Amino acid sequence: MPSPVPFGTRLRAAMDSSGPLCVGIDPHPGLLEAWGLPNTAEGVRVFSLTVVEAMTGVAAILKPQVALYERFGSAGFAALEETLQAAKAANLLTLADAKRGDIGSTMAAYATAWLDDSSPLASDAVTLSPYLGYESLRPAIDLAAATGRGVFVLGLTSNPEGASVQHVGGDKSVAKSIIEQVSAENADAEDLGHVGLVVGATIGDAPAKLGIDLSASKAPLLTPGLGAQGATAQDIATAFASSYRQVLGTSSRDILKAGPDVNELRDKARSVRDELLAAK
Ligand SMILES: O=C(O)c1cc(=O)[nH]c(=O)n1[C@@H]1O[C@H](COP(=O)(O)O)[C@@H](O)[C@H]1O
Repeated sequence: MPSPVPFGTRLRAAMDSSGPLCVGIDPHPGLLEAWGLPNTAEGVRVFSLTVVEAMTGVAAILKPQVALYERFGSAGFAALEETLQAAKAANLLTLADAKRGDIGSTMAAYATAWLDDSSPLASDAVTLSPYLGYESLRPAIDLAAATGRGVFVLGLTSNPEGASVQHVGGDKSVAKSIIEQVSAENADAEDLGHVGLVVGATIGDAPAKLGIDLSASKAPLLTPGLGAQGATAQDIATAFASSYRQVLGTSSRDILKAGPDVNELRDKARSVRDELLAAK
């Protein structure tokens, strides 16, 4: 069997053709209500398929928030499976925002669920939490490499509480150690590696204060916090000055509130994408 095209190569191609935007699919109860949809698995299904239709050619990748499907049990997971298939058919990459992390033997099962060709939930990438130790993520990192998929490891998260764990250690911080391990993982990549990092758009000068060099990581950088959590494209361009080519700006509620009209959703996403492209 020929080796699959690496995730970093596929993501760069999608960013070059559609722009550096990841649209989060977060079907919160309030958004479903605003869209005139019921707060049910069927409402979540219709919501998600509308986002897929609107984002074709505008977003590089879609990020369904697994928690918002999981709350409806098996019917919610069926809606998620259909969303992932629809995105694939529309040539959109998918990043399952599941934030998995466990001891290695369990991690292998999570890796199979989200990253194996045989799984109905297989996505192009999945978010991972490294707080059981970076190496505990090994089964997912390796399966992603073998299948041409990717992982995004939480580095510096967008929420204010994140610093109480991630900044601990000063110039030898927890976040710095995670980010250095990601850098080692991507060392052989020509451009983007298959191990991405989640670094919030709201982090300001934290990387400089903690002595972290994001550009050396070759990691695709997912930057939640844009829009609803208060950060702007210009904040991202300032905080990520030397690594801006790696940035995948991501926004959920701020874009989704433009629905349910497909054209209005698309126009909103296009304007966020164009702000990201214009910010330097
Ligand atoms: O991994 C994530 O995507 C993530 C990490 C992080 O540090 N902060 C963060 O907000 N997220 C997710 O990104 C999305 C942000 O949604 P909005 O605030 O509506 O744009 C949610 O699905 C969060 O779970």
